[in-house]
Amino acid sequence: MLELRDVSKSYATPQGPLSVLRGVSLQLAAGESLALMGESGCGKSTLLHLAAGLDTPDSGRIWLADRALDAMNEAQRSALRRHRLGLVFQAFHLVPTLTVSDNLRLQARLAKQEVPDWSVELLERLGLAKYRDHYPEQLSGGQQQRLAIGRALAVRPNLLLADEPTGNLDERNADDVLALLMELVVETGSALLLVTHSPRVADPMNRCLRLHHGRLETIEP
Ligand SMILES: Nc1ncnc2c1ncn2[C@@H]1O[C@H](COP(=O)(O)OP(=O)(O)OP(=O)(O)O)[C@@H](O)[C@H]1O
Repeated sequence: MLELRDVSKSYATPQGPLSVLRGVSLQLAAGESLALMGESGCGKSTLLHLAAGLDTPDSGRIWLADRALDAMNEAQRSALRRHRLGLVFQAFHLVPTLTVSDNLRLQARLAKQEVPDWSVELLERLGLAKYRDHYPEQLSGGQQQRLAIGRALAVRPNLLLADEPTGNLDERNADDVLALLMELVVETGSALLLVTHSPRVADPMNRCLRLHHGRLETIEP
């Protein structure tokens, strides 16, 4: 579903190039879940952005749903993201002028992949059915996070990329949201690459990797 082969990435900084990823290789199969850990600033978000085709590596190649990202133009990458990918970032990126229900359906509508029954079921499962006509600012942080997850899963993506999806929530809410996320990921058959600092969040994943000095290390359970 996702493959990174010998991927390197550095950023230009006033102090000179900052090497963040140094020959990273990674394979994620359909339906597999993977936690990506590592200390702050080690390059986890960089890896996620590269995997989504939102940024390009300096060297190495990336395949998403069997398509080489470097062989596509920006419009093709964007279409691939819309149809195949669910993205959940720390900032929820909800559209303030759309209702809960319309936010949830947004990506699916753009991708012309809307399954109305699934959208309704998702709203129920996320505990947001009674807020369907509310606006994001009327929701709590936990509810907004659920909505962001729902929007990403409404297209039934092949791959869900999640950057600290429970980072803004208290422990109880985080546990609830994570349990729901795992349940929905298993149900939709989506692969999951999840960035987290929390061993508790990483625990239910199939595999766990740590990014350290630009390279990936396996963390044994
Ligand atoms: N556009 C950029 N230009 C220059 N440096 C950058 C850029 N984006 C990220 N960096 C630097 O690259 C390194 C990796 O950043 P990244 O956001 O990938 O880390 P992270 O592991 O996700 O961190 P955190 O856990 O704190 O979110 C950091 O030192 C950061 O300052």
